[in-house]
Amino acid sequence: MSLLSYETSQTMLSLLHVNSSRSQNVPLSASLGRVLSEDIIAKHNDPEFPTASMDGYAVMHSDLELGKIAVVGYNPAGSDEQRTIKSTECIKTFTGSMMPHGADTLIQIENVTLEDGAIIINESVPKGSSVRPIGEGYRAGDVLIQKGTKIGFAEIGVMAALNHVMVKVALKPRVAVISTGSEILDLGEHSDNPSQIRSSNNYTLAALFEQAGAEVIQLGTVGDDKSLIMQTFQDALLSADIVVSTGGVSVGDYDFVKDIVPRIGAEVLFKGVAIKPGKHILVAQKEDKFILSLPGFAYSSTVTAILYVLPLIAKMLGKESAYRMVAAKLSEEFKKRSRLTEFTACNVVVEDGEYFINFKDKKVGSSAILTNMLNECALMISGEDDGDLQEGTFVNVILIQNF
Ligand SMILES: Nc1nc2c(c(=O)[nH]1)N[C@H]1C(S)=C(S)[C@@H](COP(=O)(O)OP(=O)(O)OC[C@H]3O[C@@H](n4cnc5c(N)ncnc54)[C@H](O)[C@@H]3O)O[C@H]1N2
Ligand code: MOO
Repeated sequence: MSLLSYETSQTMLSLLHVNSSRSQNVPLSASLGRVLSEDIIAKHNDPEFPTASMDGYAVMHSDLELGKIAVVGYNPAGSDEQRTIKSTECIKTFTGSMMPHGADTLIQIENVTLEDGAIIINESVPKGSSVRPIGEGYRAGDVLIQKGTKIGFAEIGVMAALNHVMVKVALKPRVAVISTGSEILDLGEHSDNPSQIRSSNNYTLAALFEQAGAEVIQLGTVGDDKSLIMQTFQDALLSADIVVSTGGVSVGDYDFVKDIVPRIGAEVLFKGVAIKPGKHILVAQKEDKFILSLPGFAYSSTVTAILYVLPLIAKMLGKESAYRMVAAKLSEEFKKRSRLTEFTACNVVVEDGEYFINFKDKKVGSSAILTNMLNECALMISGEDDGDLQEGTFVNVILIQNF
């Protein structure tokens, strides 16, 4: 089996034409976790007028040295104060109120004593104190949130402040997930044979894809039955943009998936990449839909889903990248196990802004060990040409806690 290099496979993936222009309008309150399809641009300054940021008295700063200033009005938040204060006058003004015309400073209540309709200045404040200047937060025309951003709580708040009742977001790519294998049991299914194992792949992948912004079509488990697998793939292609299967891509007598994919009219773009785990991965295309058949092992299918499915989802959503990759320093020696590009589960620690990785409590073994991905896990990449790596070596690491 001739294997494509990891780099070539990623280049091929990045060159695939993917429809990234499908969008819909949703209410702001339903937009959490969706991906913006438009830039969010400030339509006004924040604030639009100088605004008090404390409760106190709006004054001309030069009057503070007088020691006593007459209170000529009352300006609660939300009122449209029209008066212009003159020297020797102040207006009681509250947090969030527009500053009255003529005033340049707010002296807070704690700094004065009220006496016979005037304030006595006990402690002065600098000019401009407790006044939010025009455009303190942003200026009209500023791009506040970029297209392709995943919407979180801060984005929701900023868009609410801009009165975005509806938000234009990318349509969620539809990803069908199928687990194949006669030995696997779906959740809750009765086990009558000790060789059966519980299917985790379809649940891991569904969660991963949902976290990445996709709508998942969960198709459960299918036994090693050629016609059933074929029918399931064909049905999945009717509604999904991406069909992801696990199992059945290796060289065993019951590994049917790799033979079925070309038979349903899909073009195999590549099969076999020099990576560990995941070397049997198959990527195919049928018209504008994609099929990714991943190896059955739990760790292999999860890693290959991150490396090959997430970039397609990200592209369909109009996101710039699928995941964050950072340079990190090895806190301990790393033993390279193969001549392939390896993706090794590691712990990531941030110290003084620098990333460090170690392998504490990570088990070395087959590609079945999904528990290695628990906790603050990241994926360390060691290249085809790398040998053992010494402590202190810089390596690339894919951060996988948040997609
Ligand atoms: N003679 C060779 N044997 C194998 C090779 C090889 O090159 N020559 N490659 C090995 C590698 S590497 C991998 S990876 C696996 C890939 O095999 P398949 O993709 O065909 O997967 P299966 O054989 O169906 O399953 C492998 C393993 O994973 C378990 N599994 C399957 N589905 C699930 C699921 N939904 N949830 C959890 N675990 C699952 C399955 O029980 C097997 O233990 O092939 C090696 N063999
Ligand atoms: O290539 Mo397999 O995915 O190592 O276990």
